Amino acid sequence: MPDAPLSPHVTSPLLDVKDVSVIRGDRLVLDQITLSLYAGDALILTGENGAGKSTLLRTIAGLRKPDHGSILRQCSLSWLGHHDALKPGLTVAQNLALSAQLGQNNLTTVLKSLELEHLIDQPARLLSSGQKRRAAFARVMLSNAPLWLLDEPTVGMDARSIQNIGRIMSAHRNNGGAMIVTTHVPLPLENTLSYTLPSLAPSDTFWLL
Ligand SMILES: Nc1ncnc2c1ncn2[C@@H]1O[C@H](COP(=O)(O)OP(=O)(O)OP(=O)(O)O)[C@@H](O)[C@H]1O
Repeated sequence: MPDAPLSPHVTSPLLDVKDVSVIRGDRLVLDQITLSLYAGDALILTGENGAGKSTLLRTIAGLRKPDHGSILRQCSLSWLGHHDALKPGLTVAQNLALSAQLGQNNLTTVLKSLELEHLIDQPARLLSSGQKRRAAFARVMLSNAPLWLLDEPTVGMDARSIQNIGRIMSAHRNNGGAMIVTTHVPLPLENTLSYTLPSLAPSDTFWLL
Protein backbone atom coordinates (compact mmCIF):
# COMPACT_ATOMS: atom_id res chain seq x y z
CA MET A 1 0.00 0.00 0.00
CA PRO A 2 1.51 3.39 -0.97
CA ASP A 3 2.41 5.85 1.73
CA ALA A 4 -0.05 8.62 2.36
CA PRO A 5 1.11 11.81 0.59
CA LEU A 6 3.28 13.95 2.80
CA SER A 7 1.96 17.31 3.81
CA PRO A 8 4.05 20.01 2.06
CA HIS A 9 4.89 21.41 5.51
CA VAL A 10 5.83 18.97 8.22
CA THR A 11 6.87 21.68 10.66
CA SER A 12 4.92 24.52 12.19
CA PRO A 13 5.10 27.94 10.53
CA LEU A 14 7.75 30.45 11.54
CA LEU A 15 5.11 33.12 11.14
CA ASP A 16 1.34 32.97 11.28
CA VAL A 17 -0.61 36.12 10.44
CA LYS A 18 -4.37 35.79 10.96
CA ASP A 19 -7.05 38.27 9.94
CA VAL A 20 -4.82 41.27 10.52
CA SER A 21 -6.38 44.65 9.90
CA VAL A 22 -4.73 48.02 10.42
CA ILE A 23 -6.19 51.51 10.41
CA ARG A 24 -3.93 54.49 9.77
CA GLY A 25 -5.43 57.89 10.43
CA ASP A 26 -9.08 57.30 9.54
CA ARG A 27 -8.28 54.84 6.73
CA LEU A 28 -8.46 51.07 6.69
CA VAL A 29 -5.08 50.22 5.18
CA LEU A 30 -4.93 46.45 5.74
CA ASP A 31 -8.10 44.42 5.62
CA GLN A 32 -8.02 40.95 7.21
CA ILE A 33 -4.65 39.76 5.97
CA THR A 34 -3.91 36.07 6.55
CA LEU A 35 -0.65 34.38 5.63
CA SER A 36 1.81 31.80 6.93
CA LEU A 37 5.52 31.50 6.35
CA TYR A 38 7.57 28.32 6.76
CA ALA A 39 11.30 27.69 6.82
CA GLY A 40 12.65 28.15 3.29
CA ASP A 41 9.78 30.35 2.12
CA ALA A 42 10.22 33.66 0.33
CA LEU A 43 7.05 35.65 0.02
CA ILE A 44 7.07 38.52 -2.45
CA LEU A 45 4.68 41.20 -1.26
CA THR A 46 3.45 43.50 -3.98
CA GLY A 47 0.82 46.18 -4.38
CA GLU A 48 0.50 49.72 -5.62
CA ASN A 49 2.04 52.67 -3.81
CA GLY A 50 0.05 53.14 -0.63
CA ALA A 51 -1.41 49.60 -0.67
CA GLY A 52 0.05 48.94 2.78
CA LYS A 53 3.17 46.83 2.16
CA SER A 54 5.38 48.76 4.59
CA THR A 55 2.53 48.91 7.09
CA LEU A 56 2.21 45.12 7.01
CA LEU A 57 5.95 44.59 7.49
CA ARG A 58 6.07 47.10 10.34
CA THR A 59 3.09 45.41 11.98
CA ILE A 60 4.67 41.96 11.71
CA ALA A 61 7.91 43.43 13.07
CA GLY A 62 5.98 44.65 16.12
CA LEU A 63 6.57 48.32 15.35
CA ARG A 64 2.82 48.90 15.42
CA LYS A 65 -0.08 46.92 16.78
CA PRO A 66 -2.73 45.42 14.53
CA ASP A 67 -6.18 46.88 15.14
CA HIS A 68 -7.60 43.41 14.60
CA GLY A 69 -6.23 39.90 14.24
CA SER A 70 -3.17 38.09 15.54
CA ILE A 71 0.48 37.57 14.66
CA LEU A 72 2.32 34.50 15.95
CA ARG A 73 6.04 34.20 15.44
CA GLN A 74 8.25 31.24 16.35
CA CYS A 75 11.64 32.87 15.80
CA SER A 76 13.55 36.13 15.90
CA LEU A 77 13.29 38.54 12.98
CA SER A 78 15.29 41.24 11.33
CA TRP A 79 13.57 44.16 9.63
CA LEU A 80 15.04 46.32 6.87
CA GLY A 81 12.94 49.45 6.42
CA HIS A 82 13.04 52.09 3.69
CA HIS A 83 15.67 54.04 5.56
CA ASP A 84 19.20 52.71 5.73
CA ALA A 85 19.56 53.99 9.32
CA LEU A 86 23.31 54.64 8.98
CA LYS A 87 24.89 57.44 10.96
CA PRO A 88 26.68 59.56 8.34
CA GLY A 89 29.69 60.43 10.51
CA LEU A 90 30.41 56.85 11.56
CA THR A 91 32.34 54.37 9.45
CA VAL A 92 30.70 51.29 7.98
CA ALA A 93 32.32 49.16 10.70
CA GLN A 94 31.16 51.51 13.45
CA ASN A 95 27.61 51.59 12.08
CA LEU A 96 27.47 47.80 12.09
CA ALA A 97 29.38 47.18 15.31
CA LEU A 98 26.33 46.60 17.51
CA SER A 99 24.69 44.20 15.05
CA ALA A 100 27.98 42.36 14.67
CA GLN A 101 28.24 42.07 18.44
CA LEU A 102 24.69 40.78 18.87
CA GLY A 103 24.76 38.25 16.01
CA GLN A 104 27.33 35.56 15.49
CA ASN A 105 28.25 36.29 11.90
CA ASN A 106 31.64 37.79 11.20
CA LEU A 107 31.52 41.41 10.02
CA THR A 108 34.35 41.02 7.50
CA THR A 109 32.76 37.90 6.00
CA VAL A 110 29.40 39.64 5.66
CA LEU A 111 30.95 42.76 4.11
CA LYS A 112 32.91 40.58 1.68
CA SER A 113 29.76 38.78 0.59
CA LEU A 114 28.23 42.20 -0.13
CA GLU A 115 31.39 43.44 -1.88
CA LEU A 116 31.79 46.18 0.71
CA GLU A 117 34.95 45.09 2.49
CA HIS A 118 37.04 47.85 0.86
CA LEU A 119 34.67 50.43 2.36
CA ILE A 120 34.78 49.15 5.94
CA ASP A 121 36.54 52.29 7.28
CA GLN A 122 34.66 54.81 5.11
CA PRO A 123 32.26 57.17 6.84
CA ALA A 124 28.72 56.28 5.73
CA ARG A 125 28.22 59.80 4.33
CA LEU A 126 30.79 58.99 1.62
CA LEU A 127 28.94 55.90 0.35
CA SER A 128 26.74 55.93 -2.75
CA SER A 129 23.05 55.16 -2.25
CA GLY A 130 23.47 51.58 -3.51
CA GLN A 131 26.45 51.07 -1.21
CA LYS A 132 24.42 52.43 1.72
CA ARG A 133 21.62 50.01 0.92
CA ARG A 134 24.08 47.13 0.89
CA ALA A 135 25.51 48.28 4.23
CA ALA A 136 21.98 48.36 5.65
CA PHE A 137 21.47 44.84 4.31
CA ALA A 138 24.62 43.77 6.16
CA ARG A 139 22.76 44.51 9.40
CA VAL A 140 20.10 41.95 8.45
CA MET A 141 22.75 39.34 7.68
CA LEU A 142 24.58 40.04 10.93
CA SER A 143 21.42 39.63 13.01
CA ASN A 144 21.33 35.86 12.65
CA ALA A 145 17.52 36.05 12.68
CA PRO A 146 15.75 33.30 10.72
CA LEU A 147 12.95 35.60 9.58
CA TRP A 148 13.82 38.56 7.35
CA LEU A 149 11.35 41.36 6.63
CA LEU A 150 12.78 43.35 3.74
CA ASP A 151 11.13 46.54 2.54
CA GLU A 152 12.40 47.23 -0.98
CA PRO A 153 15.86 45.85 -0.15
CA THR A 154 17.41 46.44 -3.57
CA VAL A 155 16.44 50.11 -4.07
CA GLY A 156 19.39 51.97 -5.61
CA MET A 157 21.38 48.79 -6.30
CA ASP A 158 22.93 47.99 -9.68
CA ALA A 159 22.13 44.76 -11.57
CA ARG A 160 25.20 42.94 -10.26
CA SER A 161 24.37 43.78 -6.64
CA ILE A 162 20.76 42.67 -7.13
CA GLN A 163 21.99 39.30 -8.45
CA ASN A 164 24.28 39.04 -5.44
CA ILE A 165 21.47 39.85 -2.99
CA GLY A 166 19.40 37.17 -4.73
CA ARG A 167 22.16 34.62 -4.04
CA ILE A 168 22.37 35.70 -0.39
CA MET A 169 18.59 35.37 -0.01
CA SER A 170 18.65 31.89 -1.58
CA ALA A 171 21.43 30.80 0.77
CA HIS A 172 19.41 32.07 3.74
CA ARG A 173 16.38 30.04 2.59
CA ASN A 174 18.54 26.94 2.11
CA ASN A 175 19.74 27.36 5.69
CA GLY A 176 16.16 27.24 6.96
CA GLY A 177 15.48 30.97 6.94
CA ALA A 178 12.42 32.67 5.48
CA MET A 179 11.57 36.14 4.29
CA ILE A 180 8.90 38.57 3.22
CA VAL A 181 10.13 40.99 0.60
CA THR A 182 8.35 44.02 -0.77
CA THR A 183 9.53 45.11 -4.17
CA HIS A 184 8.51 47.04 -7.25
CA VAL A 185 11.13 45.27 -9.39
CA PRO A 186 11.59 41.56 -10.18
CA LEU A 187 14.09 39.82 -7.90
CA PRO A 188 16.31 36.88 -8.91
CA LEU A 189 14.58 34.36 -6.64
CA GLU A 190 13.09 30.98 -7.49
CA ASN A 191 10.01 29.23 -6.13
CA THR A 192 8.65 32.29 -4.39
CA LEU A 193 5.22 32.77 -2.89
CA SER A 194 3.38 35.91 -3.83
CA TYR A 195 0.84 38.10 -2.12
CA THR A 196 -0.58 41.20 -3.72
CA LEU A 197 -2.22 43.70 -1.43
CA PRO A 198 -5.31 45.30 -2.93
CA SER A 199 -5.56 49.06 -2.99
CA LEU A 200 -8.54 49.77 -0.81
CA ALA A 201 -10.85 52.33 -2.32
CA PRO A 202 -12.07 55.11 0.01
CA SER A 203 -15.51 53.43 0.01
CA ASP A 204 -13.87 50.32 1.57
CA THR A 205 -12.36 52.26 4.39
CA PHE A 206 -15.47 52.58 6.58
CA TRP A 207 -15.75 49.62 8.87
CA LEU A 208 -16.77 48.43 12.28
CA LEU A 209 -14.54 46.23 14.40
N1 LIG B 1 1.71 58.28 9.50
C1 LIG B 1 0.64 57.96 8.77
N2 LIG B 1 -0.60 58.33 9.16
C2 LIG B 1 -1.68 57.99 8.45
N3 LIG B 1 -1.63 57.31 7.31
C3 LIG B 1 -0.43 56.93 6.87
C4 LIG B 1 0.78 57.23 7.57
N4 LIG B 1 1.81 56.71 6.88
C5 LIG B 1 1.28 56.10 5.81
N5 LIG B 1 -0.06 56.22 5.80
C6 LIG B 1 -0.99 55.68 4.81
O1 LIG B 1 -0.96 54.27 4.92
C7 LIG B 1 -1.16 53.71 3.63
C8 LIG B 1 -0.17 52.59 3.43
O2 LIG B 1 1.16 53.13 3.40
P1 LIG B 1 2.40 52.18 3.19
O3 LIG B 1 3.62 53.02 3.34
O4 LIG B 1 2.24 50.98 4.05
O5 LIG B 1 2.21 51.73 1.65
P2 LIG B 1 3.19 50.93 0.69
O6 LIG B 1 2.37 49.89 0.01
O7 LIG B 1 4.38 50.47 1.44
O8 LIG B 1 3.59 52.06 -0.36
P3 LIG B 1 4.90 52.30 -1.26
O9 LIG B 1 4.82 51.29 -2.41
O10 LIG B 1 4.73 53.68 -1.76
O11 LIG B 1 6.11 52.12 -0.40
C9 LIG B 1 -1.04 54.85 2.62
O12 LIG B 1 -2.32 55.10 2.11
C10 LIG B 1 -0.53 56.01 3.40
O13 LIG B 1 -1.10 57.19 2.95
